[in-house]
Amino acid sequence: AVPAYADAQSNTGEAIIHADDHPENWLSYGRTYTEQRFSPLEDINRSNVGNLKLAWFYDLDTNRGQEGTPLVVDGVMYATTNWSKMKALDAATGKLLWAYDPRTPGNIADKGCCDTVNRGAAYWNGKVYFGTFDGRLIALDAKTGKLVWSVNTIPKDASLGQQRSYTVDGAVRVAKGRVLIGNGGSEFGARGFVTAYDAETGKMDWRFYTVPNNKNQPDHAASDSALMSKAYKTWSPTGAWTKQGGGGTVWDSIVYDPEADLVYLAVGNGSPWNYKYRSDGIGDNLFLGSIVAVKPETGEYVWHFQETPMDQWDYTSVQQIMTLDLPINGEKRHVIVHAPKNGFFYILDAKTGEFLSGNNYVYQNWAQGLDPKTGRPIYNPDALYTLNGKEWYGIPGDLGGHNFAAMAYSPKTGLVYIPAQQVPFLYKNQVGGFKAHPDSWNLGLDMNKAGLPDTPEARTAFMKDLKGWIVAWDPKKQQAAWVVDHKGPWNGGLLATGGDLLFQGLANGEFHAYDATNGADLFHFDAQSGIIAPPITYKAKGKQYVAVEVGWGGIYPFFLGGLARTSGWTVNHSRVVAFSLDGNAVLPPQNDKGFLPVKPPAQYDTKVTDNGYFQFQTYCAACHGDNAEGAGVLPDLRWSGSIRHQDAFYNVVGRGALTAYGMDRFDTSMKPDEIEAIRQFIIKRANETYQREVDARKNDKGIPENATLGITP
Ligand SMILES: O=C(O)c1cc(C(=O)O)c2c(n1)C(=O)C(=O)c1cc(C(=O)O)[nH]c1-2
Ligand SMILES: [Ca+2]
Repeated sequence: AVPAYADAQSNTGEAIIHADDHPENWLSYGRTYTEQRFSPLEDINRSNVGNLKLAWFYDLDTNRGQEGTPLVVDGVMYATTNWSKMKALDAATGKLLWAYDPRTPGNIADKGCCDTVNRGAAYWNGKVYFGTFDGRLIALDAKTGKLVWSVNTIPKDASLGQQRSYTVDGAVRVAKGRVLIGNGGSEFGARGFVTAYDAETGKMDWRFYTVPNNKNQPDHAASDSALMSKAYKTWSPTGAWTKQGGGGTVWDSIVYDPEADLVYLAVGNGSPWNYKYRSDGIGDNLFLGSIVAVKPETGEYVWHFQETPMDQWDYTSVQQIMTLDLPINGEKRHVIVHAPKNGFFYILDAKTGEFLSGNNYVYQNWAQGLDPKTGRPIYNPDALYTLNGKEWYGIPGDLGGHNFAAMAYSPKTGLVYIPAQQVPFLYKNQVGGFKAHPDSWNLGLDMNKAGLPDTPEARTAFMKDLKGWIVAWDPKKQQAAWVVDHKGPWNGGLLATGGDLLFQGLANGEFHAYDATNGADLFHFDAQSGIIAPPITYKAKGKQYVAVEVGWGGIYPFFLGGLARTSGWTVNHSRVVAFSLDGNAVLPPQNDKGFLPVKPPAQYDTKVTDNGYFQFQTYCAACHGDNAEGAGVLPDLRWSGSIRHQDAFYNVVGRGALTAYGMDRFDTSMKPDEIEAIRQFIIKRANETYQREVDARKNDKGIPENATLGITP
């Protein structure tokens, strides 16, 4: 019999392949299967973009990070938001058509590293598909929003009791009638895998694990033979990976390439990060930090290319996989271009994975370069901190030279536009060997060192190293053509258009249009809240719109806390905004000043504050900010009423009074006196920083507009 998807492929699949025949739609995550994020629409162009106006806005009901790429199909926008919610909007007016809330439980927030974000949906044959933070894959009827099917994508045996943690926030993709979905969790303990489900029925089709089975046994999965014949021997048989899972989560990019007829899996970092503890300092640890190509129908392995062997820096290769046709040595080649966290720009042959060339697209200090034949990094020995036992101030750090924010390519300029950044990280081995904590990050690193001391010297030095910019990269020359500097890191993804424009939202809440040929700034709009999502463009009722999700969040403000204010202060007000040339909508004024400093209790117990700091950095900092300074998304605990009473604090942190809002309970991982030590530490930090936070607000706006908080002028 003809499988159901054969027909569907001739509808949606062909439509995605021939997206330029109907440029009014934005049918899949990267618009086309090439993930170039280039739209041929040109009604909005360099000559008129200065007149761009807000056409409509739609307020979201989740004030956390928004990372979604909305889809647009025949005048309907499908936007996924934080907490894995789906909104179907009239793309011309922003009017809500239907909404779907999968009711992701609040206590799951701390099972993932980086905010309860969602990067987007897939569309196929009248249905929309998206993943939920608690691991479900959901199919809805695109017209009505009614549930068609839902499956749990995390099998019980994957989590080994409490040892491992899985969450889903990446955009799902569809190819040849199969929905492809990965997951995250390598900061905790996870063994990465990708699963394909039948788009019509939700029946599981194939699964590919990205790192070996800890006993080198078959998983009865598509990955069995590649893992047993190629990957297992690149791991020590006794490292901590055998319990923690090894990592390799595919949490962002999964791309179908119709030209090569392959699916590329973009594989993440090691779990735990510490290579010495993870794999006894032995082997390359395949397929960590790799692109793996598999067959769409079966998941069968075809080729792999490893960008970061022996990963110990959280150098995921999950970043966006883009395919291009490039002339190389006078010959047209179908290639993958890739700018992973490790700071190098790779060009690979898409059909074979052959390394063609590579060069660093940001400053980096961990490698002397790439071997020109094999593409293997030539390590700086100092960077191998797990082997040499020394501290390592790594650039890029764990957030990478480029993270999830999408890049774009314009076939008109021949440039790849990368939202680049510099966020260093101090790597240091966990003292006394690997010790896993339940309900927390398990990196094998010294969490006391993962943060910054609150001294003007340390903050000033670190602040100088925080950078964010667009690099317009010429892939033919493997070098930068030009750059646009921003105030700091963690800006939104990019969109390139036929109007020779480049659109990007910034961490400081500004939405910009640049000239795609030279980076000249042609338009900006104050969206009032940090933007980290990538824009899209489409036509509705014959008119071109540019739209983007607004909402500050993700791991940078969560973990960096106070220092994430480098780009300026914004209060999270999450929305979808859409622009057109004749728009006349106006945002209401932003009156919210965020969490205001409240004079803290004067007394605290200095005997326990050191332990409080350690517990805070281990369990709390990843969401509430390094050294207990918030960055405007989640409550700034220094000013929280609950720190005033031991019981009130224990009710929240120990007993879970706020689980519905995303604050898990920690009485299974910490003892009451450890939780009390955290409270004492937060009171200490509130006292240390109260006056400078008050002083920083002594301005017209009453917001901490001075990004130099706590640093020497
Ligand atoms: O190793 C993983 O499993 C994993 C998962 C995720 C995620 O699911 O969002 C991120 C990361 N790692 C990561 O390293 C990272 O920098 C990151 C940033 C973000 C974000 O959305 O802000 N997620 C993730
Ligand atoms: Ca990671």
